[in-house]
Amino acid sequence: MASAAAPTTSSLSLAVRRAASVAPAAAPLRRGGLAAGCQPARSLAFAAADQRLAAHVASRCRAASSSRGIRAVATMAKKSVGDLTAADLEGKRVFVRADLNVPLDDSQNITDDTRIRAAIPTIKYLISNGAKVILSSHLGRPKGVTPKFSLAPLVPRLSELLGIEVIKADDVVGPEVEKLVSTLPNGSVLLLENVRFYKEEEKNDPEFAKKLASLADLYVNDAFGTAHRAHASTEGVTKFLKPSVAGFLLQKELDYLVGAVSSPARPFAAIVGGSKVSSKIGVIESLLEKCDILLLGGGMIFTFYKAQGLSVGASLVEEDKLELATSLLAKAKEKGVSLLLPSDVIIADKFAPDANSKVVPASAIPDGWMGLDIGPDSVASFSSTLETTKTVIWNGPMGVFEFDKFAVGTEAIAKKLADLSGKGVTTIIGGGDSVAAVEKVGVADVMSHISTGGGASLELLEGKELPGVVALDEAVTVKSVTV
Ligand SMILES: Nc1ncnc2c1ncn2[C@@H]1O[C@H](COP(=O)(O)OP(=O)(O)O)[C@@H](O)[C@H]1O
Ligand SMILES: O=C(OP(=O)(O)O)[C@H](O)COP(=O)(O)O
Repeated sequence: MASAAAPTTSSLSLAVRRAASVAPAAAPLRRGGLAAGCQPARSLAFAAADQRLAAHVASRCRAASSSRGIRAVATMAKKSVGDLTAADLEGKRVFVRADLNVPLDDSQNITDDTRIRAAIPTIKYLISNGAKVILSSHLGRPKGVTPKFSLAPLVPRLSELLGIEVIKADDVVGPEVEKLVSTLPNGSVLLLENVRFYKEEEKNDPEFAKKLASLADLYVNDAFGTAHRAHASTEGVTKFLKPSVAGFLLQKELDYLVGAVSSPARPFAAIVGGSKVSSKIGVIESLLEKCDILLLGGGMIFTFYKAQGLSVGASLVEEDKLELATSLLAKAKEKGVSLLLPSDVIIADKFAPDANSKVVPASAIPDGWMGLDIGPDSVASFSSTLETTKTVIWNGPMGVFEFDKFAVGTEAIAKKLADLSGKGVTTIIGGGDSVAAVEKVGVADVMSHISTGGGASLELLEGKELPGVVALDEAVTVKSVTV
């Protein structure tokens, strides 16, 4: 989803304000009904030896959960930075891979600092425990050393948020970097240059990974947005650094996108939109195994309509996916999932912001017109269906929300989820354009979780394992607990 140049605003997840402000180890109860750092699955994946911690976690979860109690089955339980104490960290060099891939304007100003803020809790935890942080990230997709992709513009904001002066290296590895590392005081941060300036990074070159590892004593991966990449700084380096643990942001993303989705408070609804059914097949198939209700919107609905014999005018259709659409409808039925397609749509006479538009039933799209948004009846029926839920996950806009005229359905769904979040429903926004929509409406702060990774969250929702997560050390876990 990221562009070949600097990432676009819409390609980024735009708000994890609470991730930046809440220390997971001491998180308060959340409005969404679950305690932060206390979601099903991951949070009960505590060290079996530490029964006091187990009791503490269980009591927090009990206090925060519904009367159903929590059934927790530990999955993807990875050792966390929170498992490391001052005794483990004092004076230690810690290689922290973050995803600081933020959008910059032409004057190199940061236009959205969400990903920087999201990385702060882990770095603060490390420096407050006396560690020397060696911070690494990529920015954009440079081919070799490219000044406009330097991490230098990030230093002032990082320093401001951390409350210390971040030191910047002009390289990623090599003698100059080694010298800087050797003089780092405890509790300081050294930001390495863009790790993708070396082609060895994306090739996951073992020698390069070894060089990165040689800078540090242990490894923390907090780069959720890049965890689906098997690169030297996300995967290769773990072969040479022990322990290799998850940062707080990575852990929080897994808590929601794996934990809350695998063990949701029910009814559990998924809303899937976006342009094409082909790019969401994996996600739809995977969610059909887990959810009770599936609401579909966006450009993909026209392939479903056509598969049902309706005429769709000039709407976006993937002719080669008609059978697939039919089989997905059959699968929903077989699984007892209530699948809802919009009953009406907003159609346009051209694909343009100033197109003529009108609302028609989904079964009455005239020739030459294209559906670019869901209609008001659909918004009303989706909203009343969502009222019945306890967990909602959303991936993909309901229409061409980049054009104001066709942003109404997407914005209405964003507002509905904000409203539900305020009523205790767990609301999870799975990255990509749906995050941009939620930001646009100004309701990002009230959602239970907004993912910082578009591609990574999609892969997780498809049920795939992320190489950057798989490579981390396992926590000693309990298999299941009922509290
Ligand atoms: N009815 C539609 N016709 C054409 N494009 C659409 C329609 N509805 C939504 N889209 C487009 O889908 C794109 C987002 O799709 P996608 O990348 O799959 O979502 P996400 O980024 O959330 O994963 C947006 O650019 C939006 O304009
Ligand atoms: O912006 C990112 O991904 P996203 O656009 O899928 O959210 C990440 O920083 C990963 O970048 P990449 O897709 O160039 O590996």
